[in-house]
Formats: sequence, C-alpha cells, structure tokens
Amino acid sequence: MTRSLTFAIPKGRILDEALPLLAKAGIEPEAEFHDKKSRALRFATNRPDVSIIRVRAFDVATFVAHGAAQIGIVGSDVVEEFNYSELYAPVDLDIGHCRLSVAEPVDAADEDQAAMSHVRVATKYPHLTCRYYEARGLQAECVKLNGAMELAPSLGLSRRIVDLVSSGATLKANGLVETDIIMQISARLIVNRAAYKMRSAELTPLIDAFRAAVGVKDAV
Ligand SMILES: Nc1ncnc2c1ncn2[C@@H]1O[C@H](COP(=O)(O)OP(=O)(O)OP(=O)(O)O)[C@@H](O)[C@H]1O
Ligand SMILES: O=P(O)(O)OC[C@H]1O[C@H](OP(=O)(O)OP(=O)(O)O)[C@H](O)[C@@H]1O
Repeated sequence: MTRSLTFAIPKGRILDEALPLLAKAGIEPEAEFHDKKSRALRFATNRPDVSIIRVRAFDVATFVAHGAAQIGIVGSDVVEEFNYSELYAPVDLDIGHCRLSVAEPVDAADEDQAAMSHVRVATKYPHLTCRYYEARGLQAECVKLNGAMELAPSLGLSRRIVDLVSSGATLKANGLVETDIIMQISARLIVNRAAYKMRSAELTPLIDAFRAAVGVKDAV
C-alpha cells in the first residue's frame, strides 16, 4: 500500500492565506489542526491520501528537500536562500507578498557605498545577502539573526540589515529606511523532485489543483 503524501505548511503568517487556497485545492485539515491548545504537529485531512505537517517556515523547505514531505508551501525568500537542487517550485501562489530589502538608520542612508570594501549586515538570509553584496563587489560579513533584525543597528550589532518588508511599519518604528530592494517575494508550492518523478500520478493532479485554485482565487 502507498504511504499518504505529506504536505508541509508553515505555521507563521503565510498560514492564514494558505488555508483557503488549500481548501480550494480540495484539502481541509482535521478539526484538531485549528485547536490552538493542541500540541500535535501532524494532522489528517479530508483526503485519506494526504496528511499535513505544520512546521517553521525555513523547515518546510528542509522537510521537502529531503523527501520527508513530498510537497509544501513556503515563501520564495526561503526557496532562494536555501537554493536546494531537490526542490521544484511549480506554482506561484500569489500570497505572502513582501520584499527582501536592505535597510539602514535614517542618518546613515547617505553614506557612500563606493568608498567601502566590506559591510557588516544583520540578517536571517546570509546566502542572499552575500550574493547581493558580491554582485556589487563588496564582501558582506553577515550576523545571523532569526528575528527582530531591526534592533541590530541601534544596538551596534551592525549598521545595515537585510530583512523582509511589507508595509514598512516595522522599519519606520525602529528608525530605519529601506535603501534597496533585493527581491520581490511571494509564497510558492514546492515539490520534492524525486517524489515528483516517482509519485507523479498523485502529485501532478495536486499541483494542477493549486494552479486552478490560484486562477480562481479572486473570482470566488
Ligand atoms: N511582513 C510580511 N508580509 C508578508 N509576508 C511576509 C512578511 N514577513 C514574512 N512573510 C512571508 O512569510 C514567511 C514566514 O514569515 P513569518 O514571519 O511568519 O515567519 P517567521 O516568524 O520568520 O518564522 P519562524 O518563526 O518559523 O522562524 C516568510 O518566509 C515570507 O515569505
Ligand atoms: O513591513 P512590515 O509590514 O512591518 O513587515 C515586516 C516585518 O514582518 C516580518 O516579521 P514578523 O512580523 O513576521 O516577525 P519576525 O521578526 O518574527 O520574523 C519581517 O521580518 C519584518 O520584521
């Protein structure tokens, strides 16, 4: 008997937008999934052949890349940061829109970058940050943080940060300005490449269901 497909979804802010899309694609988690007191991490769905795991955003990519989950939903920031060759990202889900940006204290934003050879940056995205600065002929020393990057400049940890921006409210509240946009971001459906080959009869209709769900998103 074939094992059920494991679908990894992030428990952070993408979840609220992802659930209606999952429902449109025909997948609804069991009631316990919505119980905030539940400590369960794996859930049955209305489909006997699909179960859901709820994990941290960065871990969605890791579970799917290693084949522990066959399919998942994650921001393109995470896909690009890991750059796992085992991941196939066939559908832009048009949710979780934000951008990855460089930000600095208001009073430092005019500093001449051309005069520098080395920058220190606090970020959750060291790979994307190094790639961005390398392309500009600068070496970046990244201080890896997992959140609250906006605190780094005022506390002397780094002059710059590279972080996600949506409304810009977090930067403003912390005295920072956006000085460059590195990339635009949205959530993607991701699939393990080996699973896609071996279990295409199960995965292809699921991918098609998400394509259709994104297409009808605004019409429903
Ligand atoms: N301000 C935002 N607006 C829109 N989408 C965002 C925003 N911040 C993050 N995202 C998207 O949501 C994903 C998850 O972000 P979220 O902030 O929920 O996770 P996190 O708190 O960093 O994760 P974790 O707690 O698991 O480390 C990001 O990878 C990105 O794709
Ligand atoms: O431009 P804004 O609309 O203010 O959004 C940007 C904020 O959203 C994200 O953090 P989140 O709130 O998810 O918390 P985190 O620090 O735990 O990642 C991101 O890291 C910024 O801090």
